[in-house]
Amino acid sequence: MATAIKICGISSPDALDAAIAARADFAGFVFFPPSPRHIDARAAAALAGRAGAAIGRVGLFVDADDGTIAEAVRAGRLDAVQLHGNETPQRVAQVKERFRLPVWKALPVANAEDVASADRYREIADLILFDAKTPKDAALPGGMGLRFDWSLVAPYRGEIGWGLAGGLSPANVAEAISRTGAPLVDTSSGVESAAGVKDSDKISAFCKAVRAA
Ligand SMILES: O=C(O)c1ccccc1N[C@@H]1O[C@H](COP(=O)(O)O)[C@@H](O)[C@H]1O
Repeated sequence: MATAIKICGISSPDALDAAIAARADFAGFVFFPPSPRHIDARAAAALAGRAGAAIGRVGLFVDADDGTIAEAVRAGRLDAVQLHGNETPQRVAQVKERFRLPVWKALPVANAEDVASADRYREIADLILFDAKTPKDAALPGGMGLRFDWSLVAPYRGEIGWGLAGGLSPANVAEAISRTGAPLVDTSSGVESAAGVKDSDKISAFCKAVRAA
């Protein structure tokens, strides 16, 4: 089966057009003010209108309240919600129930126990996104171009769909797929020319590398 592709942190029409042209499956919209990729509801609405049905839209949140998620879901016409903070299984279940959308739970990975913790979200989350654990004092809990030891997820046989994130780039994504068998790959900083500035050529190269893998 083809590996699904998510390009996260889309904040401009050019980046959105590049992701669509490269036939990415999902565009990620970041609703987390400390991120250089953060967009507000107005920008999300404009991007959603431009995207139409050409690409799926995933909203990224970090320990957000219902009001923040509700506004983004409406404005960005989101197809899925990605929870990238410390959301418990109970909070994931609440978000799923309230918004009736697929929920992707990001889990920070530094060791085998972190991967095993995906089991806590069984029958709750729709997809587990394994991402690198950022340092305690990091400005963001993701989107920092950090990768983790991919051999940790290679044995993952969970019942939930899953994806791989963290430091993926056009140069390493083929190896990441061949070493992990990830059904979905997600990148943000690996397809940028500067923090928060997407590079259309890198988006295109990333999607080509995934399809060639
Ligand atoms: O992209 C961000 O700014 C961001 C902010 C807060 C949490 C997660 C964020 N991004 C997600 O992090 C992973 C890995 O990103 P990268 O490829 O290493 O830059 C990815 O899922 C992004 O969606």
